[in-house]
Amino acid sequence: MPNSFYNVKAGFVNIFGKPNAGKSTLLNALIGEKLAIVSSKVQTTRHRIKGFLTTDQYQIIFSDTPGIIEPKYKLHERMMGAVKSALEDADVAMLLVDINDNWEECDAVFSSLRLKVGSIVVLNKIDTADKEKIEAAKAFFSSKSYCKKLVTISALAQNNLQELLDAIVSLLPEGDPFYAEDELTDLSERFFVGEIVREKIFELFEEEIPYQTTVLVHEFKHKSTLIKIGANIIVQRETQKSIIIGEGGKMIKKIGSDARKDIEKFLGQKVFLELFVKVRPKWRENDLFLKEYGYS
Ligand SMILES: Nc1nc2c(ncn2[C@@H]2O[C@H](COP(=O)(O)OP(=O)(O)OP(=O)(O)O)[C@@H](O)[C@H]2O)c(=O)[nH]1
Repeated sequence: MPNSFYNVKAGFVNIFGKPNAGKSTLLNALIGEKLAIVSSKVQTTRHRIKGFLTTDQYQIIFSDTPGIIEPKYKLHERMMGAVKSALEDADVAMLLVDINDNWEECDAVFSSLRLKVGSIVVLNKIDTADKEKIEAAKAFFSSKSYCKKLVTISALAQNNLQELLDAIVSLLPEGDPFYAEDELTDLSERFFVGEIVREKIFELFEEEIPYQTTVLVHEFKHKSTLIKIGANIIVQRETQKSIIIGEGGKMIKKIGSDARKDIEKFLGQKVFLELFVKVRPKWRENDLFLKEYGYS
């Protein structure tokens, strides 16, 4: 872990917006050369980490949200549930709107999320709108309950980005940075490995199981020809443990082999992956467990 920080604020910022709202353009503009692109390969269900922005005062970890919003369809609570939980795993939600898009539709989506985390409405592409339109959009969104802050930007023309960063930092919690300044540490590799295993659980099981589960990588050893990884899948109840293991160990084998393939791709090395399932009743409500599992 870095030790040169005397700051600091650090946290996860989730970017949420319809396709084409300008998410990629914005990230590139915000992070520029300072970006440590982590991996586009890691497409985990809760966080898809896109990059870090680290200064001596803060570390922002940008990720985006799974699930495409298609406001033409009626929004199902359950579908939005996954998006909501992803957003609420973050410290700050950035709700990106193309100013030329349909504001009512965007509002319907944002409102349905009933976010509890601080959110910033970011009106993008203001280079394509006149003053009246920008003012009207500001008036429209700033009165909404999810809108803690509102910033108007042009990601393409790189306008008002400092203002946006200031708004983000003002909502970030204080805390030590999660990642080293310059490179990925073993620790973050562990983090991603855990996320990959978690992703497989999301893919293979019904809704309740993934939300009751976390993954803790307890061993990460470089051997001569491979990396030996041991991870615990933590569940809350014995019944969940049997579901994860499956008949004759079928499911846990599947999680293991799917995860191993992705981990090998991510690390670029052969991996020996050993998975265990542990029951920790109410781990989600237990501070010590949460801390141990990296949710402190
Ligand atoms: N005029 C203008 N165009 C922008 C701005 N930001 C993004 N764009 C354009 O909008 C289009 C979509 O931008 P992306 O950054 O790819 O959008 P995205 O949200 O990442 O899209 P998906 O990857 O489909 O989710 C591109 O053609 C961008 O050049 C802006 O501030 N002004």
